Amino acid sequence: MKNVAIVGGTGYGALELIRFIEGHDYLKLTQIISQSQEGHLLEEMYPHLATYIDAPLEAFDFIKIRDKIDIVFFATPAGVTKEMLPQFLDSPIQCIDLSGDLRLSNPSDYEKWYGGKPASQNLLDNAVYGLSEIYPNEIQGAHICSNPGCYSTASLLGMIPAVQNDLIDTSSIIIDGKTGVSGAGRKTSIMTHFSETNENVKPYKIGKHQHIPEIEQYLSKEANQSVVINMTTHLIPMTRGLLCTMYGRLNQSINVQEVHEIYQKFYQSHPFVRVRNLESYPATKEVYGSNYCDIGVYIDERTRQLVVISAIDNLVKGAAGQAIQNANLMNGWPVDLGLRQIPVFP
Ligand SMILES: NC(=O)C1=CN([C@@H]2O[C@H](COP(=O)(O)OP(=O)(O)OC[C@H]3O[C@@H](n4cnc5c(N)ncnc54)[C@H](OP(=O)(O)O)[C@@H]3O)[C@@H](O)[C@H]2O)C=CC1
Ligand SMILES: CC(=O)N[C@@H](CCC(=O)OP(=O)(O)O)C(=O)O
Repeated sequence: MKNVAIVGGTGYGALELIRFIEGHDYLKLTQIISQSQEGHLLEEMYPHLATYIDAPLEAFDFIKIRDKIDIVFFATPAGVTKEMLPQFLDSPIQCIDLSGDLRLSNPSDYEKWYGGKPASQNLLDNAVYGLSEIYPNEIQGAHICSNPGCYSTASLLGMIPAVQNDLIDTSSIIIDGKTGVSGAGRKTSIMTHFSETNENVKPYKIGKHQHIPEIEQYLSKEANQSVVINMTTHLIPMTRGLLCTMYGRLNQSINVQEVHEIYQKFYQSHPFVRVRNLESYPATKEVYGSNYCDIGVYIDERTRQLVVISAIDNLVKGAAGQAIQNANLMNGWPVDLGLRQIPVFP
C-alpha cells in the first residue's frame, strides 16, 4: 500500500483523483493539501464526499509529506510545481504533476505559451512525459511524471499512429478541438459563465493555446521531423468531455480498411484506447467519467484527407485518470488498476 497526498485539494482534478484512489487496491489517500481551505473538511464544499473523507484539509508542509507520503499528485495551476517540486528531487517520493509546468522541453516555449519563468533545467531533465500508451517504458520507474494536457492527450493518441506510419503529409495537420466547461477548473470566470456558455459555441485561444507546442513537440518526436499544426479550440455547453476532429492529407494510396487495421494493431495491447469499428465514430458521452480514449478513422476519398476523431473525458483520461494510470506504470502495477469503471451513460 502506498500513502498518497494530493496538492490543490479543492479543485476538480483533485476530486477526480479522490474518486479513483478510493477504488484503488494499492493507493491510500493519506493527506489532502489545500492552500485556501486549511482545517476545513472537504465535504463542507463538496457534500457528495460525505462519509468518504473525514480528515481535514492541511497546509503544504514538505517535512510532513517527506515523513509519511510515497506519492504526491499535484492538481495545481501552471506556475506552482516549478516552485514546489525542486525540494522533492532528493527524496524518493514519486511526484505526478497535472499542470503544464514540465511538459515543454524547451524553456523558451514555456515563456512564450504559458508566460512567466520556466522550471529549472534540472527539474525538466528529471521529468518524464506521461502519455501512458506511448511512453510506458520511460514512465515505469520514473520519479517525476508530467501528465499531458487534455487536448494533447486526445490529439496525440489520435495522430501518432498516422505520423509514425508516415501516412500523412505532416505539414497538413488541422485539429478542431471542443471541450466542456470543467476543463477550465472550478474557479468562476466570464468565459465559463452559464449565460454566456449555455446555447453557445465559442472558439477560444485561437493560435495561442498552450497545448499547441506540446502537441508539436511530441508529433515531431514520433514523426522524426519538425511538425507544426493548426489547432482551434472551442468551448461548448456541457460539463465534461473533449473531442478532437483531426485532418491530415494522405501521402500515399491507402484505403480506410488498411488505416483502420494500422490503428487497431497500434493500440491492441492498450486497454484504454478503443479503436472503433469502421463507420463508427466516438462521442463524448461514450467515454463520460471513464479513462477511455475512443478513436474513429475515416478517409474522405474526394479530398484524400484522413479524418481521425478522438474523444476523452477531460477530467479523467485528460487529467486524473491518466495520472492514476501513470502511478500504476511508475510502480509496475496493472495499468488499469482503479480505473476499470464503465463510462456513465446516458
Ligand atoms: N480541468 C481539466 O479538465 C484539466 C486540468 N488540467 C490541469 O490540472 C490542474 C488542476 O486543474 P483543475 O483541478 O481543473 O483546476 P481547479 O482550478 O479546479 O483547481 C486547482 C486547485 O489548485 C489550488 N491552487 C490554486 N492556486 C494555487 C496556488 N497559487 N498555489 C497552490 N495551489 C493553488 C486550489 O486548491 P486549494 O485552494 O484547495 O489548494 C485550486 O482549487 C491544472 O494545472 C489544470 O490545468 C489538466 C488537464 C485537464
Ligand atoms: C475550457 C478550458 O479552459 N480548458 C482548458 C483545458 C486545458 C487544461 O486545463 O490544461 P492545462 O492548463 O493543464 O494545460 C484550456 O483550454 O486551457
